[in-house]
Amino acid sequence: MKIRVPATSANLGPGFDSCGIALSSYLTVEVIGEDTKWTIDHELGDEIAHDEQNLLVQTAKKVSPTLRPYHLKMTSTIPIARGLGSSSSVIVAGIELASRLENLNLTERQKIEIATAIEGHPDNCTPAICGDFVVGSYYFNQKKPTVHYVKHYFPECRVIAYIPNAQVLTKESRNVLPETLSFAEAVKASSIANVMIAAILNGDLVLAGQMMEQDRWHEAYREKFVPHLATIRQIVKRNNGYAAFLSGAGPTVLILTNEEKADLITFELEQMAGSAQIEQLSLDREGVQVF
Ligand SMILES: Nc1ncnc2c1ncn2[C@@H]1O[C@H](COP(=O)(O)OP(=O)(O)O)[C@@H](O)[C@H]1O
Ligand SMILES: N[C@@H](CCOP(=O)(O)O)C(=O)O
Repeated sequence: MKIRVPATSANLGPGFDSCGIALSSYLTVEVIGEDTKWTIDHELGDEIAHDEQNLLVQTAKKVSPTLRPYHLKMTSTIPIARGLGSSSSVIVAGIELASRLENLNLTERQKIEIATAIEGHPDNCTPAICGDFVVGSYYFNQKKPTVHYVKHYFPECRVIAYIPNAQVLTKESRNVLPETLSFAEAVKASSIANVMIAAILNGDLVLAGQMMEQDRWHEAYREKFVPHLATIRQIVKRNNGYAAFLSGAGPTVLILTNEEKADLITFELEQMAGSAQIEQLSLDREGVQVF
């Protein structure tokens, strides 16, 4: 059995902790067989555990504490701690692994509720599970954790990821956010997000892109992690791309454009100073898959 989970880009600018898209870069977990202890073969670096300390196993055991140990193989093209949902991909894979190995037959909703409770926000794990574009909310209703989510088709476009060669942990990037926002500022920020979502549903990426660049929830506070954002926005504007915004908690910047502009924008991004990988991706429409 092989489990494949897509990368995700959360927020899309103003959809903070709520909107996300799934992308064509993947984490894959292959089950080799039962074993006397958990072993995970991978080449993802020293910081990623090869034993039951790995987030994958920790998650699977949260779902099913009596799960017996397995020998697994993990591969991933999702860069770690760059704002492309690497932690979410592992959590979603862990939930799927437990569900399959223990024949739990978890529903999509159950998987989403577990993943959201672990992550604390649904914007990465919902598209990782459902694919495409998902808008979600997570709050406590009379102390009961409540998740609502809607999947919708995201208009066809080219996605370019500018991925700096430096990690920013989501936790670190959330620590710089303010604890409160004025009522007037929150009204403005949510109206921008609402128009962005409505424009996406209408297939209007020009308007959606304008809104994506008007976030008032988080990007300004995270500026120090993304000194490259302003230059990238100039490149995108000059070439009539749709938008550039912080992917998740950063430091990756995601660029949306139509097909004709993708190569030119990529070329100009490659000329920028600084050390980064630039990848052309597409939307993943399916979410987690089991082969
Ligand atoms: N393949 C993996 N296996 C185990 N843990 C992982 C893997 N990928 C990421 N993680 C965990 O997730 C952390 C990064 O998560 P986070 O800071 O939320 O960044 P991201 O934006 O990539 O999700 C890593 O430090 C590591 O603890
Ligand atoms: N809404 C979250 C999204 C974090 O995404 P990640 O890919 O950086 O883990 C936030 O902006 O903190």
